[in-house]
Amino acid sequence: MQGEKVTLQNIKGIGDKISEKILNSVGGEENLQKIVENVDVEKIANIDGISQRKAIEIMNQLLNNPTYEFIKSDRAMEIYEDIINKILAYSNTSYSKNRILLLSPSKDMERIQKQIKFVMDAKKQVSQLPIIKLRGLMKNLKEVEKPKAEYDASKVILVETEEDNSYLTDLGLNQYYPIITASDSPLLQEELMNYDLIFYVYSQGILDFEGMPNLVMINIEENDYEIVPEKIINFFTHNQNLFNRVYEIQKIRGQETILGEIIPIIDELNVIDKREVDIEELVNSLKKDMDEELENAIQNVDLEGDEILNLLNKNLPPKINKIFDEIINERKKIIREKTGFDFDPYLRKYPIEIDDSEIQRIQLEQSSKKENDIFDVKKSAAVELNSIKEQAIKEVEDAIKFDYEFSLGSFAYEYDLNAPEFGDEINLKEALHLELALRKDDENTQTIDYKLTNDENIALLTGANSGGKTTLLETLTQISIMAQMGLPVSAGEAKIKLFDEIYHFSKKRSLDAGAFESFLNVFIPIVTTDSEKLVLLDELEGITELEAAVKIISTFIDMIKESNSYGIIVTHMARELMNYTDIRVDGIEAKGLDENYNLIVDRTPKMNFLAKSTPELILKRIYEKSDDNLKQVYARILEKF
Ligand SMILES: Nc1ncnc2c1ncn2[C@@H]1O[C@H](COP(=O)(O)OP(=O)(O)OP(=O)(O)O)[C@@H](O)[C@H]1O
Repeated sequence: MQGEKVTLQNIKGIGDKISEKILNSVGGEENLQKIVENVDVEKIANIDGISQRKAIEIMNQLLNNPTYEFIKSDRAMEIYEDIINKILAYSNTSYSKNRILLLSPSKDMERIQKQIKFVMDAKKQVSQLPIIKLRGLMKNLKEVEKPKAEYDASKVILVETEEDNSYLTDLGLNQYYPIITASDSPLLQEELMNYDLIFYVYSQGILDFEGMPNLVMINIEENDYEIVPEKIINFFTHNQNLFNRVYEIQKIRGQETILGEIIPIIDELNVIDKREVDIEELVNSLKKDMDEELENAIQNVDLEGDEILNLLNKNLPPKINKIFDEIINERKKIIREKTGFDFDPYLRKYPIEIDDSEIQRIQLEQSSKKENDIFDVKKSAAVELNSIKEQAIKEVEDAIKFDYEFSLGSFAYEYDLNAPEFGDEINLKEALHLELALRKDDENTQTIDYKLTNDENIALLTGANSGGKTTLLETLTQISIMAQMGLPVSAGEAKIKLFDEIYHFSKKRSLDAGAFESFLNVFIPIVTTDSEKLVLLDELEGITELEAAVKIISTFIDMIKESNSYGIIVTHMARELMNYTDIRVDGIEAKGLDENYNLIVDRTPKMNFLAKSTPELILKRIYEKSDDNLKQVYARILEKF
């Protein structure tokens, strides 16, 4: 389905006006190509004046998908859209939303069976997963984002030639730091002093940086992410939440994942700044006890005459020097351990003084070393991250794609759907309307068995008001549409016949004023073509006076009987119809009201059984629940039954 080339011809197929509108809105053919590759129905539906249904139709055309006009009436279309919406409620990503929107019925057995297997496998998989937790992680999962480069003007990249400069610029590294070419700049030294840090990206290594502040040397032959590690590190920190989520998802799904490696690498980056010791403070704090130690040690020294003479010439006698050495060396050792630098900041005086220029020299050295350390950590992080980048992006894509499976699997699992079989009859066991399927365990919910065969391909459905006739009819439509969409269905067992067309007419929709003529215009052509149809009629007698309705519908019944089509007609005029045609009559019978005035009813129709409408039961129920005034009226009505 993906990767199809969009041709103007495809677009033209949907009409000049609309194709022009679409091309204008999306900004040309190339963008449209992308939209089609991503099956992005939502994008097309967002265009002003294009409905979702139209967008789906357009997308199917653009994809060269065979369009199959299975659904032939408004009510059937509503039921189809209701199915789609129920599945969409389980979708977490635009990707799966778009794919669900394109689920459509077909008569292609191979395609149907393949899709049913896919959904049943997904259902099984979902049944073993912590659904709620996974749904939380999957919600609004989006693809990785490319962060904008963050420009840091406090640091600079220094190169030797104009050529090197344009090479790095082509790599996009000028988006991170200013780049200066040494040969271009007569006042180079001065200019460089403006920056905290110089990345000297060398090709010859000819520049001298004596007396320069912080410098990091990088070979220009390194990869771009080794020269500016931020390039790849920022990508990972920017998408870190996403990667963390996908990592959790992968673990829950039992998938191999490399995403666990990201966190320790990023953590390592977060601690590098905090390692530094304040040299000046350390040197000062160590000095505190030195004077006292010196005093105590020197008090115990006996000096000879020539030693005292030397002292007068400001030369310390070896005995005293030794004391200084001991005391200072002890501190130098501590400093070396704490900072990694070997130096002597103490002047041999009493009280001991600190050599500020030495401190400054070391501080510079320390800062440069720190920058180099940070750079090394970043660089090795970048190398590691680069080696997993492709896989990390792929894992995110996989998780997004998994949502299609996850949505369909969750839908099938929560509605407890089962794979149908296909054959030459309709035979449902333990079927349930989707609206009732989530309340399966409710004591009032009853599953239904029902059957139509080659020999009895049409039946009347009669029976109690509120007995469940409309519900059964809609259940059949749902199951039929879902099976042809390649979905498992809401029934314990289901045998389904594949039809070319499905019609569902309901009183609720077809009964507007003046509907009779327009109804005939839709209804009668049904029997003029050879295609195999499933026709479901819900109490259509109201369209005109009773006798005329009986004549129309009985003629219709005879024609269906002679065809390969199937039909069910819910009616309260079965007795009248039976005078005109020979047809199986099924009935849902209400036996009475229980103590709470609920209908006692077996919702599975009895075959060959003309059930009464028993409106008196509903009247009795309302009578019992009404206040006194209304009660009197209902009592008078009931007397007449
Ligand atoms: N199998 C079932 N289990 C539980 N409740 C059901 C079942 N079938 C129908 N009902 C409930 O019974 C009520 C009446 O259903 P429905 O409208 O299908 O009856 P009907 O026979 O078409 O009624 P009427 O002849 O008055 O139009 C609805 O509230 C519906 O939810």
